[in-house]
Amino acid sequence: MARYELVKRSVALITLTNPPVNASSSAVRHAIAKSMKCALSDPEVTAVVICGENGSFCGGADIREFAGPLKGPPLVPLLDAIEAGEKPVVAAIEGVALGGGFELALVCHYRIAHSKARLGFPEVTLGILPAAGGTQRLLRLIGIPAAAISLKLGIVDQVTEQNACEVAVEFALRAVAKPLLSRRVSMLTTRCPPDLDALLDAVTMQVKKKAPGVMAPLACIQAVRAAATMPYYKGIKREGELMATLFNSGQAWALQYCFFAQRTAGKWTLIRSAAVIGLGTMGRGIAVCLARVGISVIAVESEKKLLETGRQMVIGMLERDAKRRGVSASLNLFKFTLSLHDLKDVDLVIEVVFEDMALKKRVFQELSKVCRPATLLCTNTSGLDVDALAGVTDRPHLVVGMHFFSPAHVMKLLEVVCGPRSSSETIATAMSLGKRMGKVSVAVGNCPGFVRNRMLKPYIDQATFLLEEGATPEQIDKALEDFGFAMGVFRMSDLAGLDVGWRVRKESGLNGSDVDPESPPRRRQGRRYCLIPDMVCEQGRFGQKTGGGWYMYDKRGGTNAKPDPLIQNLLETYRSKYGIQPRNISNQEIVERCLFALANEGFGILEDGMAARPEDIDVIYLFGYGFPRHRGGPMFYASMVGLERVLKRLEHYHQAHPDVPHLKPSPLLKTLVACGIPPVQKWREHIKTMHSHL
Ligand SMILES: CCCCCCCCCCCCC/C=C/C(=O)SCCNC(=O)CCNC(=O)[C@H](O)C(C)(C)COP(=O)(O)OP(=O)(O)OC[C@H]1O[C@@H](n2cnc3c(N)ncnc32)[C@H](O)[C@@H]1OP(=O)(O)O
Repeated sequence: MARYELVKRSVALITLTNPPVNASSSAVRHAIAKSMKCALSDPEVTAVVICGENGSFCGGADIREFAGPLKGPPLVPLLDAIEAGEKPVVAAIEGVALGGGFELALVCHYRIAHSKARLGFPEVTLGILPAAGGTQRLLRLIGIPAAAISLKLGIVDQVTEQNACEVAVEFALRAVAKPLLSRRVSMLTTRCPPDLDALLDAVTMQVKKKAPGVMAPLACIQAVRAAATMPYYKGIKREGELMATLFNSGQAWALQYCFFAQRTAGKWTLIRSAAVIGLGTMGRGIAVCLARVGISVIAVESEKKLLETGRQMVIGMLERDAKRRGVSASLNLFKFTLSLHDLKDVDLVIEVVFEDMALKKRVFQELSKVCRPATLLCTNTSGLDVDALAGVTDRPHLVVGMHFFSPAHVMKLLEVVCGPRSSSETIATAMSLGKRMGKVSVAVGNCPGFVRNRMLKPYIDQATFLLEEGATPEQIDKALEDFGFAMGVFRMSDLAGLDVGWRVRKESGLNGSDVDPESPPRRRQGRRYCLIPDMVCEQGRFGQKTGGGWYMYDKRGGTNAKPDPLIQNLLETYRSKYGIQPRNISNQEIVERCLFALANEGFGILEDGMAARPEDIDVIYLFGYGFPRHRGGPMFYASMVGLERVLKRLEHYHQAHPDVPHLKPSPLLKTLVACGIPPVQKWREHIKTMHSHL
């Protein structure tokens, strides 16, 4: 876990060897302690260099070990001992020095970094804080204003383009004669601005606004205050106390779970190239995603005017994107055409035409004829049957869904929809392409709405039922925003646009002329149905883009949502028309009904084999709907609440609303409760139906 060798006859070189990122697991800490003891006691050794194998210094504490009992030498005394040692220690930093890895570098007396090295404290993203002296030492090294502005200032002693380890060894030889006292960062005094309190208060306000309810950043600010106002030995104690609070919190578990879930969900390897049909909003975004990673794109439209508009918009997007990233726009990667025949040589096609099955089938039939036999055919449908499209081609095994979310060049989520006939290679290629485009790709089964949109339905349904029963859009949104969502369900719907859902409901016979005139009020297809969303749309209110939806906005495209008396009126008229006596609804009921219905559908999806594991569903909601990360995702949240409680509450709500099938607890939820409530990672073992590809 660490190699010890003597180089240049007097420098002890300690190389961390824990691939892939040399995380400081208990074994690594043990090996460092042993190596340091050797180096300090060997009279031949005059200096020490610490580096990491395979171009990575150290990715921090081994996060996997946080879940079990803490073993091995604790990090704080180990690091304190390195700093206190009487021989100069130089950190040779290549790749990453993150978290505990950065803390290790900070206790070294000198730091040599490669110009591409990345140093930092990502612990807040894991719900904890740099608790091996990181908050105390970094502040002493660079001072509080610098910490607030940039972590770069004064952290390293030399930046090199060469092999950092070789440079560090030479540096160490020169450092032997120099005094060490001033190199011990914990002995320095933190440089503080005179208005420390005002600065920290302002940062606290910002943090509370940006990440309401999230504990770790606030704890970091408290640790910074300690570094500024206390001597090191007290500051480190405070840092430890703050860590103890965070370490076992649900938020830390959730965030660490998200870290691994995100990596598990993306485990695919094949990589190929691609091209796009349809230059509407989605098509343009997808084309930009492809070109950004160096893939040449043939962009197809059906009419000259549409092609020209699409071309100009894509070029504008590429130029803005390139400017933002400080690179040159990859315009030469594009070819714009009206003819599908130009696609005969491409590796992969993504169809992004209007959401109409007959039209899509025609396109897929045509593609079958013009593309070479090995070309993959992908559809960006947001809910149509991928297998029905595969069925009209000469290569159903090469057909797969690539469901991007709007705006496609911004949203991180990609659902890769596996039809029953999609081959593993096809799925792997789509997954790999997603990863290459920087997406978080999740393989899902071919069912209406796939995973994200299928789960969204019961969530939105509950919100609208709550409106019928007496709540207002702003009350429901506030409860969900207090829970942690950046936007409640109604503000989010206004942003996304209300017309698409309205059209889908019409097409499925839920409203409009296809509705059976004999059907009882507020019931459709044998279950409860809320008419309010249709009534809002009938008034031409489609959300932000029309200047009004569930809220009113100052103008078309405005984002400042204000409660609208017109909606209040509509609700009151509706309730009185259908004889509904409005009642006071608690925030607890709002959160439970919306989120337990969401998770319940997630259990249904797992049971149907439409997602491989609960982690996949959680990742879809983290990246595709802004589910608050510190809650871990809907499935993890359900496990944190306790499956038994979720089951009881769903039973309670289903009893009160027997005409809402989404509130009926899913059999999988019942099974998990009956078999002793295993942790999320083990749910998969209790699922009977597994999609062959997932
Ligand atoms: C009463 C209670 C008392 C409480 C007291 C508790 C005290 C105990 C703690 C003591 C103080 C500790 C303080 C220090 C804390 C930390 O250091 S926390 C960790 C901080 N580091 C990070 O957050 C870095 C996380 N990693 C990354 O950001 C990226 O992985 C990367 C390093 C930038 C590399 O990215 P990339 O090349 O894209 O590869 P990935 O796919 O992301 O990762 C590759 C595999 O490596 C695994 N991995 C990465 N980092 C870690 C890690 N730190 N620990 C464990 N595993 C890690 C990752 O999962 C991948 O694995 P596979 O999926 O299996 O391939």
